[in-house]
Order: sequence, then C-alpha cells, then structure tokens
Amino acid sequence: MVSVDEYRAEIRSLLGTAPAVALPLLDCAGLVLAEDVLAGVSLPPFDNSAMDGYAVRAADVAGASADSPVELPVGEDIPAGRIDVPDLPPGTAHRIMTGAPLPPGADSVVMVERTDGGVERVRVFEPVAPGTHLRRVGEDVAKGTVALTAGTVLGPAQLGLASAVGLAELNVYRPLRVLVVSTGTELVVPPQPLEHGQIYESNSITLAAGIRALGCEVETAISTDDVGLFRDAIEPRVGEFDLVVTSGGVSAGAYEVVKDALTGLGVTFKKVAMQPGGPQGNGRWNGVPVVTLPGNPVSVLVSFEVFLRPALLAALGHRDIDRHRVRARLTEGLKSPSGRRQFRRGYYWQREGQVTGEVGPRGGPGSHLLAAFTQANCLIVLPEDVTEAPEGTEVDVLLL
Ligand SMILES: Nc1nc2c(c(=O)[nH]1)N[C@H]1C(S)=C(S)[C@@H](COP(=O)(O)OP(=O)(O)OC[C@H]3O[C@@H](n4cnc5c(N)ncnc54)[C@H](O)[C@@H]3O)O[C@H]1N2
Ligand code: MOO
Repeated sequence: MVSVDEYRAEIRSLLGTAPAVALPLLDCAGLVLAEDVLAGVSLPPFDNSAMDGYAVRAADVAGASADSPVELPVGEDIPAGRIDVPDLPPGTAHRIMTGAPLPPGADSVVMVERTDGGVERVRVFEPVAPGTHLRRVGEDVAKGTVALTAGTVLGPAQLGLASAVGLAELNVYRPLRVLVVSTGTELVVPPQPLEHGQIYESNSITLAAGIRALGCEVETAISTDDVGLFRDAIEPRVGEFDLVVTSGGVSAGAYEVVKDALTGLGVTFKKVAMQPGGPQGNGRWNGVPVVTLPGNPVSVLVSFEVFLRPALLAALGHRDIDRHRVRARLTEGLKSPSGRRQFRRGYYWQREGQVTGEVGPRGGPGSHLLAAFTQANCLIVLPEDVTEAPEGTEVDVLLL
C-alpha cells in the first residue's frame, strides 16, 4: 500500500505543467498567467478630469463663494475622447468632462454642481485647492512596469487591467484537454430506460464538471466491461488528450476492464492507504498520462479532491492548489479503519465568537452514498492511526 501523500506526489509529477499558449483575453478567464505583463502605457495614460465641470487655475477662483462667485469666460468644451486639447489661458475656464485630458495651464477641476453650469461664462461658487478632481498620469500603473506578475490567476480585474494596458491576448498555461471514461456494463446513460441490474451513469458528469470548473476542456466516453471494446473505443482517441481519467474496473474481481486492458501497457495499479478511494492506478497509455479511479461515486469524488484537483491546478500553473484546512470539533463520534486515512463527508460551521468550529458527518462511510455528499461542505480527515474519534475530538477539515 502506498500512502496518500506518496500517491498525491505521484499524480502531481505524472501531470507535470501545461505548456504556455497565447489566448484572447476572455478565453483566459480563470487561467494562470505564464509570464509577467509589462504595461505598454501608463494608467491613466494622461492627466485627466475625475469630474464633469470646469478646468481652471485654482488661483483664479481663490476668492469664490456662494455670495460672491467668481465669473470666468468659458473657452472650449473638452469632452472625453478629444485629442486636440487647447491650452487654458489665465483667467478663463474650459468646460471639461470626466475622463477628458486636462488642458495645459489648468491645475484643478471645479465640479459642475459648484457652479451655475454656464456655457459662455461660468459663475464659480467655491474655491478649489490645486490638484482637486485630477487623475494623474501613471497614478495606477507606470508605463514599462510589471502590471501583472507570472502566476496571477486571471479574474475580471486582472483581465480588465490587461485590456487597459493595451493587450488583446495573454500567455497562459494552456487548459488541459481531458478525456473522462466511465466503465461498467451496468451503466445506462440518462434518459434511456433502466432494466433491473442496471444503474444510471454518474461518474462522467461528476468528473467532467469538476475538471471543467478548474479551466480544462473535457470530453466524456462510456465503455462496457469488455476489454476489447474498451481498447477499440478509447485507444484511438487517447492521442488527442493531455490526460485520460477513467472510473471503475480497477479493484480485485473479475471483469476489471481498466486493469485488464492497461496492465502491461504502462499503467500500474496499487492500493492507497485511504478510505474511500483505495484502489487506484496511473501511468502512461501511448505516452498520455492516465489516472484510473475506482468506480464508486464517492470514491471518485474523494479521489478527485485528494489527487486530481491539486495535480490539475498545479499543471495549470496555480500555486494555491490545496483546499483550505481548518480544525473543528466533532459533534458525533466516528470510527475509521486502522492504517488508512479516512475522508468523511461533513458539514462544518463556526458559531459567532467561537475559535474552533464544529463539524458533523453527512452520511456514513459507504462510498456509494452520493446524496450525502451533496449535503456536505467539507471532508473530515481521520488520520491513519485513528480508529475511533469520540464526540468532541478536534479534527482536520478540508473546506470544499
Ligand atoms: N474483493 C474486493 N472487492 C472490492 C475491493 C477490494 O479491495 N476487494 N475494493 C472495493 C472498493 S474500496 C472499491 S472503491 C471498489 C472499486 O471497484 P472498481 O473500481 O472496480 O469499480 P466497479 O466495480 O466498476 O464499480 C464500483 C461501484 O461503482 C459503481 N459505478 C461504477 N462506475 C459508475 C459510474 N460511471 N456511475 C455510477 N456508478 C458507477 C458500480 O456500479 C459499482 O457499484 O471495489 C470494491 N470491491
Ligand atoms: O476505496 Mo472504496 O473507494 O472504499 O469504496
């Protein structure tokens, strides 16, 4: 048996790191920047107005008040987008809009609300300090400096900034193309009718949804437990993918299609000291990384959480690959098999003012209890040397 930590490392090194690729900004959402981005322009690119109003010299309106306004002739209109910006002669104002370039000579902007809004001449009711309502060139980003560092996860703010500094594409770690294969002669794809002895297939949707949420591209396939049919259906497609993930057919019985088809082709099967998710396999099939998960739906989810999710995140360039881990007190006693790390589905909460949260199990240890998983918000971790954890025991909890 290999330990959970050894097997995690094995899957991580199997998946490696995806190559970098240039993608249009919107296709980069959720992906990780592969290299630093230098700002090709300053932000703001020029001194500009933060308000709709009048560009003035502060000295010209120094004595203004509601009772004795200062009246200035209005020279020109400077809407946002005007590129031939006229100078501001002393003793005059230009009408200016938010985002418009500050005319040379002006040192501040008076909001339109502090004036009579005049078009030919304007009466100003308040003085302004020099620099008021201005946004200075380079205040946000200076041209030539690093606007986004390699390793940044690209969300709305980061992609907006990339566009703001003039980029249409970014170099990101390429989303992996993953083939998810469910195996089992008993499997029926909804909404086909079900015979007694058959079940509806669910692992492919579980895995595809989990993998796609990380930013990968996913296709799914279903195979019976016939080794020949499995090889004929899947092998020709393997080369199109960066990773193949199978579920089912890896344990100890007869008709273990994945084990039977891939043993001797570069995939090795082993037992990991965990529950659920004990029977596992991985390797390369025609050079393509393959991870073979056990078939039980909860084993699939737990294996995804413990092995695949962190390895995929690392391959996609993420640094933060682990779920947040907190300590919590069990609200119910739990039993765990000796020598195995048990991951129980749980619900974690923290009362106001409480330092350590509380956690209660959702469903039993059975790896077929998929509905209970949907009620869970965490995995409770019971270490290898723990066989009994009474109510009140402090445990590690992985927040999902
Ligand atoms: N004699 C032993 N029997 C079993 C052992 C063992 O060590 N010795 N290990 C058990 C454990 S633990 C697990 S986990 C399973 C893993 O078995 P397989 O990977 O071979 O999975 P299957 O037998 O194909 O399926 C298990 C279970 O899950 C259902 N299943 C499979 N695929 C799907 C799917 N795509 N959607 C929904 N449900 C699926 C399948 O019908 C079975 O009920 O082996 C234990 N046995
Ligand atoms: O390891 Mo199996 O995944 O316990 O049910």
